[in-house]
Amino acid sequence: MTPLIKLENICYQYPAATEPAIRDINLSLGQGRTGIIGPNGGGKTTLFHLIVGLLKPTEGRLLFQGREVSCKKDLYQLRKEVGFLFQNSDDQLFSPTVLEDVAFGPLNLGAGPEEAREVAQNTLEGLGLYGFEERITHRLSGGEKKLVALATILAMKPKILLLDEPTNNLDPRTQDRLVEILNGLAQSQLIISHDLDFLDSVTEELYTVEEGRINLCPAGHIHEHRHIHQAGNQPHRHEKSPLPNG
Ligand SMILES: Nc1ncnc2c1ncn2[C@@H]1O[C@H](COP(=O)(O)OP(=O)(O)OP(=O)(O)O)[C@@H](O)[C@H]1O
Repeated sequence: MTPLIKLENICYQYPAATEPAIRDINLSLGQGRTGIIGPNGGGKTTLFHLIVGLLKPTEGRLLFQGREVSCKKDLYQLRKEVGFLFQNSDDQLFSPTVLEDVAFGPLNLGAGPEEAREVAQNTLEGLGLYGFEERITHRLSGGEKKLVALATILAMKPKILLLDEPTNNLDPRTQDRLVEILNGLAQSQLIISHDLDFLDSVTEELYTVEEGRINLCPAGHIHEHRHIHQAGNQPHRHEKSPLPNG
């Protein structure tokens, strides 16, 4: 089956940099839920920006539904299907009220005002955000902003979600809610997080992105990461069903 998105030998070097940030990445996306971990500066966010076409690869090809993304029209088609949750919700929310923010995407995709309002309301309700419609976006708490930001992308009904550190600044209760929400979504998801417990509770496979390279994380390595990040916790779920070596 043709993957929704495919990265073929993708490399990227920032214009002023002396070293590439991404080195020869091959990856197929569009099924299941995948976690990405890696050290600061390893290239995770750069990889996301390449997947949504915010950055153009220096080498390699980005394919959407089997076709190379090469012009603005291709990019538009790709972005329609990819919901990108930014690390900082303030980069995502810009309308005065929650309803306007969540309705913005559907309106932009061609829905009429009534339809956009209905989609926005249903999406907010689906996330348990009852009575949020007229709340002032910039006055929401960090956790509320994160869920509303998620609503803005879900309202556009993307096929795949890219979530960059979605648990940043969430209290344990809101994080549990997010886990429940993500596990209940039909969309494929690619999630960057430093929190292995969180990734363990929502993803089926794990990759590391380090020095610009991506590798599937075999069970033993997951155990190592767990020791480094969270000494003393229970064994990782993936250890029960070892993954092939990446
Ligand atoms: N706009 C930029 N110009 C030049 N170099 C950049 C730019 N943005 C990122 N970099 C560099 O590219 C490399 C990868 O950065 P990136 O932000 O993708 O890492 P990351 O894995 O997301 O890190 P973190 O976990 O800290 O968010 C780093 O060395 C970083 O300094």
